[in-house]
Amino acid sequence: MEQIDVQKKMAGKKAVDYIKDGMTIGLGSGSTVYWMMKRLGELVKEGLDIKGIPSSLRTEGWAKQFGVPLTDFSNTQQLDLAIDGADEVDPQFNLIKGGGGSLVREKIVNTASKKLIIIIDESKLVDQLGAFSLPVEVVQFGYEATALQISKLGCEPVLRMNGKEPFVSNNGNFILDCPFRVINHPEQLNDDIKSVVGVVETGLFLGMTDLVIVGKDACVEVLENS
Ligand SMILES: O=C(CO)[C@H](O)[C@H](O)COP(=O)(O)O
Repeated sequence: MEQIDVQKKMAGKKAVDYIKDGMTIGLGSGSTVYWMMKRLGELVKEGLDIKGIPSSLRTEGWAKQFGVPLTDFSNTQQLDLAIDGADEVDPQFNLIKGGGGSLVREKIVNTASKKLIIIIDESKLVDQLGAFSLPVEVVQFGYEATALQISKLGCEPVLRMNGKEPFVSNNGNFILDCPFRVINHPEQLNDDIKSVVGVVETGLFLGMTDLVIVGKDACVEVLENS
């Protein structure tokens, strides 16, 4: 296993320490979340009584594979805890997410949760957001015009592809990857992008993270947002 995967596994497995009997859990997306799901499945088999709401079809598949019971928003609108990955985390605990294309469902799930824990390998810690191209989910119709409007905010959006076809999110939308390179004012940028017609959601997750678990080579570091 590569070192980065060891770090993801360490962070993912540590996160389940925060899950308690009776909780409803937001289940994030991505390869780090995979390890959390695997460990959670083991604990459920040992008797842990929880339910989860997945933020992607892929995570839903892992839940079924590992025996993690699921529920949905028709049964509960507030979650006790959400555990999710990230593509960048800055010192203020602001995030870029959406590398896997699940940002809309992730933002709905994470916003509905009382607490959000982010699990990452240490490469995700950055001084400033923006080196990772910001994913923006847009409706398919007129996406070229939407991209032009976003470009006026200081980047050249790139339509995410899946082989020769555009990547389509679990919500049936396209993703524009927006290389801003340096994001100096994340709140302002988020507001500006969201005001563009055709934009569904941005991958900026601001002011919602309570705890970050960083997988390192031989340990995990837990960073608390005080
Ligand atoms: O936002 C996400 C998916 O939309 C993921 O959480 C993010 O891309 C991190 O993924 P990984 O744990 O595989 O590095």
